[in-house]
Amino acid sequence: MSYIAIIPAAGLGSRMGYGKNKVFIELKGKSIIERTVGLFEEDANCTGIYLAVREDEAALMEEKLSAYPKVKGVFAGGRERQDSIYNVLKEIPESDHVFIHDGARPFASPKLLNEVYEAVITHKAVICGVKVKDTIKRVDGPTVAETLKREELLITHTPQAFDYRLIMKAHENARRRGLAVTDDSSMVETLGESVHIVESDYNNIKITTREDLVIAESIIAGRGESK
Ligand SMILES: Nc1ccn([C@@H]2O[C@H](COP(=O)(O)OP(=O)(O)OP(=O)(O)O)[C@@H](O)[C@H]2O)c(=O)n1
Ligand SMILES: O=P(O)(O)OC[C@@H](O)[C@@H](O)[C@@H](O)CO
Repeated sequence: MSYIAIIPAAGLGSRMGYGKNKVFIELKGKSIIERTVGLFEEDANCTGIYLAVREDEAALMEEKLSAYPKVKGVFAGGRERQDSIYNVLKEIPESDHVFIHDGARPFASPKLLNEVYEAVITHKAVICGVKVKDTIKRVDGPTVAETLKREELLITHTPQAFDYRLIMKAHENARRRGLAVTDDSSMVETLGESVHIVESDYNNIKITTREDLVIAESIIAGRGESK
């Protein structure tokens, strides 16, 4: 048993305001995308890594990732994250399990990858996430519509892992129905399938805005990483 990893890295990084794709930002001498790919390169259960990239960045990406032998394919991304993942899904060899992990999430721990992998062997769809620390309210413009029950909420992270056929079916169904979603599990939920939850950790951030870079530097410093 093993899995294939799909890494969407074809975003614009517009919320980062870096002027180019944020996955190329270097953190202590190593780009975000190299750090993310490195997680799967090191995971013995992962047999291949496939990325979605922006067409104009394909050459740069291939050069950056030349030191990672598990990278087996780099495909053109699409308009939305969901399209990028579908573009890769339809190109990869059929396998038992697929992990989908944001290119911009470089701190997923080996323990988390292992727990998600163990879970996907018995459950066909697995996500990970952490408990909400703040009180979350649903709003209607400038007015509170409802205060949600915190114990029923989960901050969702990646990796999300799936039975290959199930995630393919979920993406195809979403495309047919014109569903636009921000994570892959939502498409599986639409099929009425149950989705298992594994606990993630608060270091597994998605680097989205400038302040996330400060957090990222501090996570790296806390690990005492040598260059
Ligand atoms: N069309 C897209 C959009 C996003 N992504 C990838 O999906 C991951 C999560 O998306 P997000 O953090 O939103 O990245 P961006 O879309 O780059 O950021 P923004 O929304 O601020 O432009 C990132 O690794 C990003 O590269 C992708 O492959 N294809
Ligand atoms: O910020 P975006 O909506 O582009 O992407 C969000 C997704 O990456 C996100 O939903 C998963 O990482 C799970 O949280």
